[in-house]
Amino acid sequence: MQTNYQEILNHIYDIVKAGDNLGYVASYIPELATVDPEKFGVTLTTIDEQVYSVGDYQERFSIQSIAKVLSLSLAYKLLGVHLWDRLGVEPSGNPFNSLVQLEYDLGIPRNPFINAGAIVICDVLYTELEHPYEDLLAYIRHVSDCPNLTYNSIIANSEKSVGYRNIAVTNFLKSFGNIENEAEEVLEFYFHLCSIQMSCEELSRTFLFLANHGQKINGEEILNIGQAKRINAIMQTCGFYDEAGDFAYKVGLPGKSGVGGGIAAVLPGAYSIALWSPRLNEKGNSYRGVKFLEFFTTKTGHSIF
Ligand SMILES: NC(=O)CC[C@H](N)C(=O)O
Repeated sequence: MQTNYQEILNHIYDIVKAGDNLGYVASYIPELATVDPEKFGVTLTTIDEQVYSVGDYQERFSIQSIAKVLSLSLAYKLLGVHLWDRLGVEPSGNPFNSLVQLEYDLGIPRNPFINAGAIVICDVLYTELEHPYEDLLAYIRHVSDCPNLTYNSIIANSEKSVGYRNIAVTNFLKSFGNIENEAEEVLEFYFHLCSIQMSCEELSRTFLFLANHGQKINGEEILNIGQAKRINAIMQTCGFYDEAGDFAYKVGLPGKSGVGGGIAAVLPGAYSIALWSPRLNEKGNSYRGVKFLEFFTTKTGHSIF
């Protein structure tokens, strides 16, 4: 029997919206604090291209760390397994911007989704790409089928103006020899990566290749099947920082969150779902986003478990 996704989405949306909206909008990046905390949107896209949406799904928001999945995909495609000489694939069990573990691990970040790992990935791309900003953006536009995506320099500069921790992380990495380029240049590139904005509709479509074994819906290969499997595994174990276990327990989908309040998650072989609600729980993940997904996979039974 065909699942009536639209009906389920509407139903859960109403329940979650009627409930509490706890947590805080990320304010350590001043520009993110200006967002309306009541915004709430969801889009689910199936691999046979059925699209179901509810709420503020057409409004673009700052995808922040969700973009790290795309930078990782490109770096992995370029370097293959050699990428893992520079960073690991283990969950960190620490906050996304933690410095403490990096010292014990001698400058090798635990995984590509904590800030230290994502900054190393930016360093790799900065070395490998001929025109880093243009080439990364072209790649993201291609994967998303959104030719008008751009970096948002207001958000990037806002983050840069208070980016003390990321500056510390980058310099710390450099002191261990795990940053090849100038620390400032790599950071600037990282802030721009995090500044990209998409709507739930666009984000859901962008992540479809990870639900479709590495291929875009038109059959074009972004990653091969083994690489897509591995990116999904890293999303499953590391996509929600020190809440990854809890997210797996409640939701059971590989996914990635961002401090803009977005979440993108996939059920391989079935669908991609993107959500946006800016208030974050204490681990930095969207409060309503996690709640919605928990209800959704529980009600449909459609999770990887
Ligand atoms: N979790 C996130 O979305 C963090 C990304 C943000 N740009 C930062 O570095 O702090």
